[in-house]
Amino acid sequence: MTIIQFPKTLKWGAATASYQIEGAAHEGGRTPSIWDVFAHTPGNVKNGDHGDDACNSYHLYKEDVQHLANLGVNLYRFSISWSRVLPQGTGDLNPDGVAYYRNLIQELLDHGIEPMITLYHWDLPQVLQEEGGWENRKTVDAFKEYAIAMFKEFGGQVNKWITINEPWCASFLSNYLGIHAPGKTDLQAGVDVSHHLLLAHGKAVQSFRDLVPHGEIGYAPNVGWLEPYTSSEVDIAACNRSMMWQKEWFMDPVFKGTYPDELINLFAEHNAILKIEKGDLEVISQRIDFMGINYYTGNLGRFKKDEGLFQVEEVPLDNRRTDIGWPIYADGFYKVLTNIHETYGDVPIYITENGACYNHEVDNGAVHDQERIQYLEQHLTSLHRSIQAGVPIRGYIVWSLLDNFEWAEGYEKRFGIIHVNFRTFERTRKDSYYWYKQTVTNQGFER
Ligand SMILES: CCOCCOc1ccc(-c2cn(C[C@@H]3NC[C@@H](O)[C@H]3O)nn2)cc1
Repeated sequence: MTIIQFPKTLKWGAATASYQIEGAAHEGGRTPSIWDVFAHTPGNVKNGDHGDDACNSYHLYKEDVQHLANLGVNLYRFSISWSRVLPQGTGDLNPDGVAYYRNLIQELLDHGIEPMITLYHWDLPQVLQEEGGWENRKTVDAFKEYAIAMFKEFGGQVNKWITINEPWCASFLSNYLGIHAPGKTDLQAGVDVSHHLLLAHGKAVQSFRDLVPHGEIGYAPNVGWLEPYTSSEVDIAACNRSMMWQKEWFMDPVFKGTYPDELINLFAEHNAILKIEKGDLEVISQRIDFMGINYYTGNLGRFKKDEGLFQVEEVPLDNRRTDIGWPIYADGFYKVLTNIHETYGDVPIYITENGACYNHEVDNGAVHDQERIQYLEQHLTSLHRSIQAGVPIRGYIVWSLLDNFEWAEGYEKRFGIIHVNFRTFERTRKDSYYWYKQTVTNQGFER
């Protein structure tokens, strides 16, 4: 038996996001977000699923907090629905929307759980999309107004804040690949949105310093790992180029105050021009207190001429995949974390998402998801290895507390350590919930 023992200081948490769990889409003054529109547009989401009811957490948040308290975690990472608190995107706050989050925060604090708020987890108010959305630089100012309002409302009770979740998904997956809302397939739009998201991040950090002086703020890029298929220069370059899209494109501006020239030029070759205004990069590279890292999967990659934007093709490592089809590559977790540490130095890191999709159903009041336990064991072992290698990991937050609306995949794809019946909203703790509880209690596990 091998014992994986984490430092006593490591924090443990679970994560969710507003559009994926709240439901009550038309209650309490909330107005539609781009995900309401995208999900209700036929063909965009599997099985025609949408977030109108989701996990009904808007009404069941006290039960969700009970599950968190029983789990023994220090942190609960959740996001605020921008269009629930600011139905017009800017201007007057919606008191019912603010009250919902104030009650949730108080419930967490009453149970000794620290809230970690994500300001933007993809659900842009539709009223702002109708003014151009993130392609319109004015949305940066709207986000700053929203962030300031939230800092003023909750900064006294909440210390840990994340500005933007997975900016690669919110820009390129959503505006170039067309897979997420608003579903555009325009590389220039993706480049514009990626810059405006980072600018919005920087403006929020600037405001945060005055309004929540003792708080901690960061953002949460998502990264994968592509291991070169051979040690040839072309394979190595192809993998680095592809990873640059999620890594350097979103980390160099924040930590170096520059965008990677290789991608600026590659986008320009495809007629997508990075448009920066004077002072933008100074705003974007404001000091942050931590970086969230979201990691799920990786693969082998090799150069393939004319294959997509980066001339790289993935070569299956082996046949082990989760139920969403993503390869299982725990070593990639270690590789990407040590690579980030070597490149960007000792910025503290919270793993703000890591988890697996397995679509088990309830069997006699239980959910036997041994595959998810194995995935967590493998990835926490890689995390432990990263900590031993000197990577400054502050916490691990599992995605997700609950099965929920997995974006274009709908409700079929289950990432929760708690099963949700989307007809009755009944929650059932999975075997992985009990395994995670034991791991949190022991600050480690045996395997
Ligand atoms: C290059 C072509 O690619 C085609 C599909 O491309 C992707 C990539 C990444 C994702 C993706 C989904 N998630 C999980 C969420 N993270 C935030 C939280 O809300 C979870 O629900 N992370 N990444 C989906 C699709």
